[in-house]
Amino acid sequence: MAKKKVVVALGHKALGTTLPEQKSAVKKTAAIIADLVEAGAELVITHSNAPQVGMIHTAMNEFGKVHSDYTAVPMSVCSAMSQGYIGYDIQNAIRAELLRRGIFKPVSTIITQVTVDPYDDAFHEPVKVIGRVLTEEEAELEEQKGNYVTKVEGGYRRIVAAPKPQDVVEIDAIRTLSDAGQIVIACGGGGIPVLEQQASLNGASAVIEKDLVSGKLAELLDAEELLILTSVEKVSLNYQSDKEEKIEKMDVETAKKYMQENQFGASTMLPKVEAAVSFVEKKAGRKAVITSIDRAKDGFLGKTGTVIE
Ligand SMILES: Nc1ncnc2c1ncn2[C@@H]1O[C@H](COP(=O)(O)OP(=O)(O)O)[C@@H](O)[C@H]1O
Ligand SMILES: NC(=O)OP(=O)(O)O
Repeated sequence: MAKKKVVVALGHKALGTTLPEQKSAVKKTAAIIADLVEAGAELVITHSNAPQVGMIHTAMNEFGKVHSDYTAVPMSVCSAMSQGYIGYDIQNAIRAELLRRGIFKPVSTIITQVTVDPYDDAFHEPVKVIGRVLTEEEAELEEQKGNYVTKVEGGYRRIVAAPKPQDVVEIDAIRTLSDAGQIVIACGGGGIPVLEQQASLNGASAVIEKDLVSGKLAELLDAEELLILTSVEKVSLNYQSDKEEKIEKMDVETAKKYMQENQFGASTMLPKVEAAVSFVEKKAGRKAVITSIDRAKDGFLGKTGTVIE
């Protein structure tokens, strides 16, 4: 069977939010990942973290108020924590599922840092929603602490800066493991955003879009495919209107035109299409597919999803 290097981006549906939800969601996800492995995909996996990183940040910093010997925990450290515990659950679930199917393939998580530009305009305009939905009173308390919030359906959510990913610091380790035929989970939650200052990498107070880093990672690994697994089977035009139309396929020019027409949700579908375009336009023959996690194997086999080529 021909092997194909694929970067798979897992969205919220693949993970759930709370720990019990995550335990059960990743079991299902692991079966989907194992199907892809059996279908010939050499996988590097990225994943979401927005609800989790918000939860960790709140928990760590509220705890600090109760116990004076606990110090404040910055967002970059919370990103690292989210990579650790989400990766831990995903890697163990995949390992168990592969063993059940008689497949012996190492799976590991790499704590990954991603450089960002200190002058990125995103630092002046936080847009990335994190954490859970807050009541008005909770939102006011967050603002009093110096945090930013935005109105969302059902209440408010915290927002932080989402600078563009520039480079993946641990790329050589990821490539080495992947080239050796191992499954790698990397750049979780968009990667830990870091500023390169002389010899040091200093954590930035931000959360990177995981879809954008997935495109960057696929590019750096020279993958053949970027498979973005979300909650809809296909990307739509005129989404949720009576003129809604599912897109089967788009070339780069068409995708760019739709982006200009604001066809895609700014912090939901747009980064997925942007990542797909940026990955495929850099080299002929590359393919990106956006589909639902439930249809992952069919998406990989070209039977469904929105294809960007
Ligand atoms: N044009 C569009 N076509 C399809 N879905 C869209 C579109 N615009 C916005 N969306 C929304 O994008 C969501 C997927 O984004 P998001 O929930 O952020 O993904 P994930 O967590 O899976 O990465 C879909 O569930 C859908 O509600
Ligand atoms: N970091 C990130 O993009 O997470 P979500 O996919 O959960 O928004």
